[in-house]
Amino acid sequence: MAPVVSASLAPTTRFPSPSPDPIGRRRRLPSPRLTSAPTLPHAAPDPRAHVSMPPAPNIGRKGETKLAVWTSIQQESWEGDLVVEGHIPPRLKETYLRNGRGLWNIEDHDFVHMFDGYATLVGVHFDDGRVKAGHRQIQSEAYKAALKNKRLCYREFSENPRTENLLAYIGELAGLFSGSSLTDNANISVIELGDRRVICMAETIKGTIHCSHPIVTDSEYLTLLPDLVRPGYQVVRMEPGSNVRRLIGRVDCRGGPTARWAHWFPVTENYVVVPGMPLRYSVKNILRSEPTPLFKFEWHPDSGAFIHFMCKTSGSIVASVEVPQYLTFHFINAYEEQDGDGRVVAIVADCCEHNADPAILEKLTLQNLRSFSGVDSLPDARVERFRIPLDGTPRGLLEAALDPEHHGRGMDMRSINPKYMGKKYRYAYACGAKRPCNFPNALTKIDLVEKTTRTWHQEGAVPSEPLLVERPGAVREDDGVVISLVSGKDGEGYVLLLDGSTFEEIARGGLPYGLPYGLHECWVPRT
Ligand SMILES: CC(=O)/C=C/C=C(C)/C=C/C1=C(C)CCCC1(C)C
Ligand SMILES: CC(/C=C/C=O)=C\C=C\C=O
Ligand SMILES: [Fe+2]
Repeated sequence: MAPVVSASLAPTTRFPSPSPDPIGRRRRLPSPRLTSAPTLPHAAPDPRAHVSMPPAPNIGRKGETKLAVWTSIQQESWEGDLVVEGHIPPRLKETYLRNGRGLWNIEDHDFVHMFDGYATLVGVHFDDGRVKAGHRQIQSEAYKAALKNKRLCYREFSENPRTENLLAYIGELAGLFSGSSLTDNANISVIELGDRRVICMAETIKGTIHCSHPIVTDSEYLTLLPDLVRPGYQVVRMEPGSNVRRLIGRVDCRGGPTARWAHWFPVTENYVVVPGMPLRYSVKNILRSEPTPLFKFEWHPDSGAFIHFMCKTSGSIVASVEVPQYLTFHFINAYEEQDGDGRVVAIVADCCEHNADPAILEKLTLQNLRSFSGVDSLPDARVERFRIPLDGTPRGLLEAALDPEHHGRGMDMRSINPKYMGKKYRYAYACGAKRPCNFPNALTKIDLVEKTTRTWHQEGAVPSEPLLVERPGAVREDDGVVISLVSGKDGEGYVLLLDGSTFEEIARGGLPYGLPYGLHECWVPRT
């Protein structure tokens, strides 16, 4: 049996038990008591809308009314029925959840980066053509402490708590090494585990660092644990119903001082794909209190770029290949290619790639995102495909999977039909760009076989990561409904439903006000 993750990581071997989970065991959104659909102007919280919730302080900045997408949320929670235009498929049932940041300030103190900010969970419940929705702030210790003390109390993505004197600074540093000062603000992903627990996650967990995008199936949970001291990654597995992560194997991050950043990794049927980008954690930057251009990271192109493939069962590395420089937050999918005898001869892995330019991190500061004046400033991005033959080749290719002009040279926040994870697939859904823009502002359906796209765009609106929910009984990969939450240009917001095949709009459900940009989502079907 695989050993429990090494002793030095003992505290991380326990996965958070249901009680401290931000959401806890699977539960339905409480039934909204609102029966009338609110038709509120944006940013004018409806007092009727506070239902069955703990006291809901107004938390964001008052008067920030335009561009809901980069504006802190103004009330802690809301839920109610949505006014629907169009036709919601009656067989679309159950709940869409989306996590992300909703609060980008503490009183007058503004956060710096879109990766900062306290988590807001949004739920949209579909039932027989009707739509209910709600949002609430996740009650992390970091969020509660910030509200109580009116200042940042835990280490977040770009900022550390301010310290008054040397002693306090030393105490804070000790908190970094023990993990107690790392945030528990679970503001990135929301995932349903094989045992039906639903959890929200960030890059920190229980005082340690992990990959916030685990691969979850009914039979396992796989993730990466960076080792900043002995630069590398532990690949670990957790069984459904368990909180213990067991080591599968280890990948070394060669050629540099620390582990390389991996925000996402894909899997094939037999292999875990471990990325090795030149973007590395920087201990120096983690220790600094002021943000640096690349925040807690450094770009080390001289240390090369790699991609590694680890056998899921034995933990052995079957290939470790040098590739052209790349920078990706999100892989799209990966799969194996076989020869006529069924032998795996190559692995294909696709990602949203930012032209190997870490400048994208700086472009995602809130100040930059809030100051769009019509001048195009979004750095180019593309869908890049690694195709690595498993024949001992030391170098691999990385090529654009389709012409980036088809998606406006903007590309991130992707999803696929989950049934195709790790398998040969044809379609991806993502956020693309309609230029000029400073952030991906369109929804794009990508056909990787025809190398074409279909686009949804509405002037001034910013849609969040699209999610395909398959039609019950679907045979085709793209047969279903694509859901996205859109923040409109005048502060309004709505749940958007597109046909997964034609990419035509089929319905939208108006929210009482636009929500800030969210990140990742999941579909929690009836069991
Ligand atoms: C991509 C995204 O949404 C968020 C990324 C967040 C990261 C990489 C956060 C990292 C960290 C903290 C939140 C606390 C301090 C440690 C560190 C791992 C840098
Ligand atoms: C939204 C984004 C990049 C957009 C640029 O084109 C990156 C988000 C990463 C968080 O998970
Ligand atoms: Fe992400």
